[in-house]
Amino acid sequence: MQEYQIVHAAGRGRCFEAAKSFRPGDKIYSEEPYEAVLYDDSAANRCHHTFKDPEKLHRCTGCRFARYSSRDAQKAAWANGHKEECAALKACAPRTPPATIRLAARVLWRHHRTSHNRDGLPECLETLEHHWDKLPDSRKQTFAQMAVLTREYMSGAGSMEAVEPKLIAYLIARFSCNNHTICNDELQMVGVGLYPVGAMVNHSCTPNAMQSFAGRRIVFRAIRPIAAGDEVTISYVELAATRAERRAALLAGYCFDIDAGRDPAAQLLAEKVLPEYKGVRAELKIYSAPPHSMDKCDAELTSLSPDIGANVALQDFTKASLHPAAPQESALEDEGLGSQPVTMTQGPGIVIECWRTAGSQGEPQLLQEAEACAKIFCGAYVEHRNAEASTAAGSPSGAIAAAARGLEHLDSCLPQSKDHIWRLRLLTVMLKAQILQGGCWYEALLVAEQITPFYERLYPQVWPNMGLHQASIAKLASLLERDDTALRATQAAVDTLKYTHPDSSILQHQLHLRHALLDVRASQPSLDTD
Ligand SMILES: C[S@@+](CC[C@H](N)C(=O)[O-])C[C@H]1O[C@@H](n2cnc3c(N)ncnc32)[C@H](O)[C@@H]1O
Repeated sequence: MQEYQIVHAAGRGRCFEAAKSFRPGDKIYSEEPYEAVLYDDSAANRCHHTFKDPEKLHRCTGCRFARYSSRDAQKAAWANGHKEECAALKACAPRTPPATIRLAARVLWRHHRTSHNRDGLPECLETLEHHWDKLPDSRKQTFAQMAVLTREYMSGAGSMEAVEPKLIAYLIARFSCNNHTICNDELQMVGVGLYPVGAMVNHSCTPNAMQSFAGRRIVFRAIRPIAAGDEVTISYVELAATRAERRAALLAGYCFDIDAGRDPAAQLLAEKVLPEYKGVRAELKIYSAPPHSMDKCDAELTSLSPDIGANVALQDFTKASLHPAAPQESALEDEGLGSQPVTMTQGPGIVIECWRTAGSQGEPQLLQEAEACAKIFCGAYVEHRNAEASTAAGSPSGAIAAAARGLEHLDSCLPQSKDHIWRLRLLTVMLKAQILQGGCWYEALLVAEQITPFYERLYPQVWPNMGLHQASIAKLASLLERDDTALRATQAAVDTLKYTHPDSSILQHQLHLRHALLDVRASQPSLDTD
């Protein structure tokens, strides 16, 4: 029996509809990619054909970039695109093009290899959304530049007639709103793939399904009961975020607005560029009410004082109003790929949106409070950025110290900031650094436990991040011999992972841990000290 059908949904284009019912954990659909590539970081430790990470890999003696788990995998890869890729990689060595360019080339080589009509794109890709007309000129320009680089890269493989840059630029625009990031079971990103049917699954902020990967094969599973005729949805964006952040990410990445049709009741009262705060560009916008829809828990996630709500949006400032930049002429005007001059990015900064909450005072007081909030956020943001930089530079102790300073900024307006989304961000970077550093397991457990209530509110009841988070708590607690905590966490992890990662070694590990902890409890019930 067919599990799905592709139908039209008002305002959302095509959608993936369940043709039968599914229970949580059931596999709905799985698919091999049309093409997929590994990210650079994974290229040295995964098989380029299966995307798995065996202990031993054979390196391609031609390009010296691709690795394979077996001679059979290497042979299959050669016949399926590595022949052309190998020549192109050799021609541009020692540089390696980024994953998007390698993927575009593989798609075009495959089309050329397998199709009678080599013009255009294969039909299954031609019909994918690209939203070209809605893209800002800066993105069109980026895609156009990548198209030129793809053509150059492909020329290293010879044989094939050069493809028009415009076609490649549109293909890359399709990638940006249809590709799936391929992750391992720990949700670390390993590559990117194009799945023509999987790309029909639309977004919901309350999804009923999730995607995971077996090697490079995508697998969609139900996380809630789904009835025949229901639309199957996944989340395109991180759900541990405010609605405003999700809305911005979806608008920028996928060109649709989850607030479409909403009449924004909020009035912009004032806009200000704040004086530089430790090198942060910050813009303050003050509204009479929230400028976007609020989900149920958004009020707590964004509250920072008794009178005002405040949201922080990270931005690459391209606005001339903040730091005017000389416009650059588009090199690709002739191709019709970017008709407007492009202003170059000025680097990251923050926009702080503040709004009056019910019962708050008049405007002068609001302005004063908004500026005080902005200072707190600038502090939290700078320390968050410092913490991430320290982690990247291999200094977990520096990251822990910076995150602690960031939390102090938020603590200056307790109790309201207890639930603020930026507390979650700082706790997350701190936990990562504590685990990297090792040794401070007790402190890490305390931080992990502060993260849990955020996840409980932000994620669906069954969600992979929560299963992995509980598995980390179980590991930390068992290292500290806090067996009751470990048992509770491992039980919670199993309860989620059995739906989200049923075939994974992570679930197996949690089942063993639970078994061992239950044995300990049975043998020494009176020694439990938690
Ligand atoms: C991966 S495609 C999904 C399939 C697409 N609907 C189609 O017809 O090809 C992503 C695009 O679908 C649309 N889309 C997905 N989820 C949506 C939603 N919840 N509301 C509106 N449009 C949505 C947007 O145009 C988005 O860029």
